[in-house]
Amino acid sequence: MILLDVVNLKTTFQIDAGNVQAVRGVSFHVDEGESIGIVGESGSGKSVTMLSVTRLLPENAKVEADSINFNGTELLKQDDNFMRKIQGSEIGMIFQDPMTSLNPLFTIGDQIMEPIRIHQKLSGEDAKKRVIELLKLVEIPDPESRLKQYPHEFSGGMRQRVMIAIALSCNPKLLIADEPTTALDVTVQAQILDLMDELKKKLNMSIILITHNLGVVAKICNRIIVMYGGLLVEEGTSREIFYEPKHPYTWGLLRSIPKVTAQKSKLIPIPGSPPDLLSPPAGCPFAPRCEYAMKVCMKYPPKKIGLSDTHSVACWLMHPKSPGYKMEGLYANR
Ligand SMILES: Nc1ncnc2c1ncn2[C@@H]1O[C@H](COP(=O)(O)OP(=O)(O)OP(=O)(O)O)[C@@H](O)[C@H]1O
Repeated sequence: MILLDVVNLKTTFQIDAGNVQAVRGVSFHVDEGESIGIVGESGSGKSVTMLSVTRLLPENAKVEADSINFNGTELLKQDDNFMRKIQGSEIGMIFQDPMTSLNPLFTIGDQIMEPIRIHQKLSGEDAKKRVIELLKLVEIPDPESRLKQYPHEFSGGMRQRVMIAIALSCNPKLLIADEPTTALDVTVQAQILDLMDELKKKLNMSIILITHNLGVVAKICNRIIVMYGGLLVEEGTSREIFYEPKHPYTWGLLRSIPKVTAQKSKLIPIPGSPPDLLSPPAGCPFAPRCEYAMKVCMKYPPKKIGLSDTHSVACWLMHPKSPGYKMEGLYANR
């Protein structure tokens, strides 16, 4: 069963210099109980895609789509009140920096209790019981005394566990996690990903994990969407993306997975810089950085080519009339 179905999403931002075409016709779906990863460098449109779905963008944003269907409801037809109701109830969200999302002046318990009071109408002892249950769910030891503490008394990893508890407080069907482990060190990153993987199985919810690091999605995602320049350039099961990647940009991302020994997970950049989304190139947005680019790549945008039921790529190299390419090494499988 499909939980979220997004068809032809286009998001632009009006700024003084013109229109930033942040998302340029993106379609994807998420099944119930499935976890997908949205991967790409900074500025590729990952966050804006999901903020468009949840309607959490600033006033200068314009969102168009053929359909954004969530759990059988067409979200494009819903008003802001409806959207506020599902944000934090049916759709839970966690972001990169738990310190800025938590209020330093309130205890952890109060902050977890707030959405429970608003959305589930629980109060007093029942709400407190639910907070303790949630802290246990995210494996925070000694929850009875921890709920009286303030955010600064928690480590980075523990704060992210609190954010997950808040996101899960109303039993969401979908959890959107935007770079949830980027601010954490490698060991804590792995613990948070393990926790998310366990919770996904336990609660049978869907997860959308947004990250610049393909290594992070490997752990918990069944399917991966690769974005570049506001477009979806490749999509496939994790197996297809890791073992049979077809887009030169995906190869670049795979090569730049940070080593496990690194202290902080930083992307080793692919040479060149992303396109200017105020005036995106006419052809493939990756062509100027692509060592396999042909003339056609500069002129015309590549169409999506299906390679299996689950795998598709938008790259001229995969066109039946393409001369193909010779590649040595890890991804030389064509
Ligand atoms: N409020 C805004 N006004 C103008 N442009 C914006 C705004 N928010 C985002 N953008 C632009 O939209 C594009 C896509 O941004 P987005 O945040 O989705 O990228 P991302 O892939 O999630 O990268 P990051 O990991 O850095 O957030 C970028 O070019 C960004 O500059």
